[in-house]
Amino acid sequence: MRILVVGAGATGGFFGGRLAAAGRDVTFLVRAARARTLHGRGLRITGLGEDTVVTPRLVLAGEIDGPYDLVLVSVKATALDAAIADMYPAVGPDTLIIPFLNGMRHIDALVAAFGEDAVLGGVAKVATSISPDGDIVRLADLQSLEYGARREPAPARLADVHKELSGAGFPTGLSKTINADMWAKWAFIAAAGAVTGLPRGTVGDVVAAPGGIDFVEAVIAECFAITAVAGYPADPAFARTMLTQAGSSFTSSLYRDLVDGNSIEVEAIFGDLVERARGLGVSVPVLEMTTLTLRVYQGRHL
Ligand SMILES: NC(=O)C1=CN([C@@H]2O[C@H](COP(=O)(O)OP(=O)(O)OC[C@H]3O[C@@H](n4cnc5c(N)ncnc54)[C@H](OP(=O)(O)O)[C@@H]3O)[C@@H](O)[C@H]2O)C=CC1
Ligand SMILES: CC(C)(CO)C(=O)C(=O)O
Repeated sequence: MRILVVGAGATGGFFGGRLAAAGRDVTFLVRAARARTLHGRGLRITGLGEDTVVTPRLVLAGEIDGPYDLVLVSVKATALDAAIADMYPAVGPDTLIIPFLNGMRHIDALVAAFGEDAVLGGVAKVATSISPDGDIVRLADLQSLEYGARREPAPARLADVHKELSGAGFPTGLSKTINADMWAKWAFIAAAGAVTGLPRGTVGDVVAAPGGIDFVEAVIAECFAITAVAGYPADPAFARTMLTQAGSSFTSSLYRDLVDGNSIEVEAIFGDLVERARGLGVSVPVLEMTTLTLRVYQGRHL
């Protein structure tokens, strides 16, 4: 099965690297600067005692030689439109697409470009970042990929995709509830992003501050109220455990991007959530404030 990974960053490099190391037929669609780094150092996964290096097969936009069987989309939301244009020749009538992006809005963009049947749902559970050298660094012992049809009937070739992705060094799951899984992750990511991103601290810092726990509870209540009213009720227990632990050093990737001065996915994670809340009549004052604050940051850092 020919697999194209669009983007060889923190998530695409990690899962694509695992698949390539396990002998799958993987090609990465990259841009010129990333290609230079990967040609020079190889694709390297480090952290938590690991040091895996693979020599990746790379392709640049304009060099794609025809459709792939499976396309894994691992760019940030802000880069999605350009990536869709670049990956266009890789998608044929039988291609399936699994996106790793957080949020839900990317689904609409992919469906508009490639059609309902091509686009599966996907949830990437991993905590990785890119080091200054360009290596993929694991930050936590988290590595799993879930995917599934967003509507019935599921494409027949999904079973082959599941077989191809499984047994490559990370747990996989063929989900029958992928829309709900994606919404649940969105609620968690937004809550984690707001809890650590608005006060700019670790969970431990936030809950130690007077009013901190009340703030966390308000964020969780708003995020999970939206998913429930949208038709995908999710259990906030995990979010509560992760985001209220005294002394916890947990932060979200959004927080890490903020403190590093990087671009953030404010519209995909927060803008879209607040817009949906308004449409559904759910009051989310803390998320509104978070969105405004992060939009000001993003406006300054673009
Ligand atoms: N990091 C994490 O732990 C997790 C992230 N996610 C989600 O996954 C998504 C991807 O995030 P992440 O992997 O961290 O992001 P990264 O920024 O680390 O990686 C994205 C990669 O996409 C590349 N890229 C962008 N546009 C194109 C293009 N047109 N063609 C080829 N390559 C392109 C970038 O390359 P270049 O070097 O050229 O800019 C970059 O290497 C986000 O939505 C994020 O929220 C989900 C779970 C965990
Ligand atoms: C919470 C985590 C690490 C889970 O995948 C994540 O996706 C993020 O922080 O953006």
